Amino acid sequence: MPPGSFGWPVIGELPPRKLSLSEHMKNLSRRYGNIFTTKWGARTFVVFADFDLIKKAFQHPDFQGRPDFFSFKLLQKFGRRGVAFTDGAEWSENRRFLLRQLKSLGMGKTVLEDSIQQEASLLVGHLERTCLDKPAVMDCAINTSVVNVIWQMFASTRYEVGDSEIVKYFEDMDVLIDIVQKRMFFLDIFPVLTNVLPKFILNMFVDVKLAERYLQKLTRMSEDKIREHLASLDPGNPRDVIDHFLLEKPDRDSTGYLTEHDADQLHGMMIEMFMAGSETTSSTLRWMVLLLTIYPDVQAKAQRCLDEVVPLTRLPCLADKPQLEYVDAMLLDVLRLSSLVPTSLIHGSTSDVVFEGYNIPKGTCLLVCSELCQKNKSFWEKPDQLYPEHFLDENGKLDGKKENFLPFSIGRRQCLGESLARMELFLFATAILQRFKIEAPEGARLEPKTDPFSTVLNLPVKFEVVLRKRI
Ligand code: HEM
Repeated sequence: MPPGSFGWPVIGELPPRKLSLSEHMKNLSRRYGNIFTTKWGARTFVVFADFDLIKKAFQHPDFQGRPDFFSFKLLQKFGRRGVAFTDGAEWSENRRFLLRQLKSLGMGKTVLEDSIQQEASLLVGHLERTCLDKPAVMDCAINTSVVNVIWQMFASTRYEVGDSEIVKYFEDMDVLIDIVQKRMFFLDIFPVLTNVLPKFILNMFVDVKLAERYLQKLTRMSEDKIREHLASLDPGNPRDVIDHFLLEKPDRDSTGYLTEHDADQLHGMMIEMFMAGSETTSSTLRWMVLLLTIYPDVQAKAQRCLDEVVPLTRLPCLADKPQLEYVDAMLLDVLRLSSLVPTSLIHGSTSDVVFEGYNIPKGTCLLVCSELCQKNKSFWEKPDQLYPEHFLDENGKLDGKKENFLPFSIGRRQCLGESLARMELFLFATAILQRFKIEAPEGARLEPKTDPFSTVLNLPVKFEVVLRKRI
């Protein structure tokens, strides 16, 4: 296997306590090189810390599995459902279905633009009414607008900002993400604990029950939506992803509901879309708000660029994009600097593989250092700052296809919602920037901080800003 640190027999090493995962990986990579092994608990990880190696590894057909982590199994309700946490036949069938549906509903095309623009217009209207000239947290408004886009494609449903049902889902989701990415990681790397520890002890330390309760709640929500759709389905006029699924899977159980297998797949996809489709894009937008407050010069330049191209009488649209290269470059640099998914989602090897001269056994966890690449000092001019020029050539032209840039991962499991996320980021970000100047509250010093103990997502810590009306 690749060289590395194996720690103690049986227990391996413990995850770092004082360093973020990326910083820990950086230290190991200095010692062992760009491909190395590390052992946490009972799990062996092979880590790729170089862009070309990552590209090669994530294109390898036998590196497309997911490890049988407790958290992954929990998110699949201990079955095999959805896309993000499955592999094999379910993964490829569900991934193909979802991609086909999202594309036919306009992902990456202008058809979807109207719906996103409508949400962007409602968002800026709401911010104007509630957040002007005083310190305010924008999280709920941004989250709701982003969820509405994916939820309309999936279930023809949207929520008003502040709707008590959606607010409760967001609160539950925050807790769920916190449990999964911090405490539950111990069960992922010490799977034996789930068999030997009594359930009440597991619940004391890891809140497994709470996580299960939230997942059940999300499953009930998706079941309600599916039942409503079954009752109003018009085969000649499918409205959304749920309708298309119901038409493609005509088998029903004795109560008229989907068969258990089909229901599991659709519930899995809906819960993933609700989580992966909203938390990622809205957190990136929150990063943008935070970073532009910290870098007012970049904010002012992006606004000047917008004002030159887009009349103040209308919101920016995708057709403006080619002329808004600085704004586009700013958004790419936000994706780079925030490195929302710092080590991508962990892959697993599905057979014994010889890779770069090393033996990598079946069942090895494969981890890539996306954040290290995106902050590589020898590649980026100002790796720890917001600097849109990273993505502009000497003539000010956008160069978005950079090496060492992989916010949506790479290869066969590359983010399924990338084109949707890019459309949403552009339309929401430009709407906010056109309407508001974003400032730090008086006396507050905002910093680009994330919780160092997170293992999956670099979420920005909660912050307040003051919005001033520009037009
Ligand atoms: C800024 C926004 C987003 C970022 C940074 C992001 C990033 C990622 C990353 C790093 C992965 C892991 C890929 C891998 O395992 O190698 C991923 C997977 C995935 N993303 Fe996204 N994502 C974003 C938005 C979205 C949206 C809007 C959707 C929904 C439409 C979505 C759906 C998914 C799904 C279903 C997967 C699993 C793909 C698979 O396992 O085959 N993501 N995303």
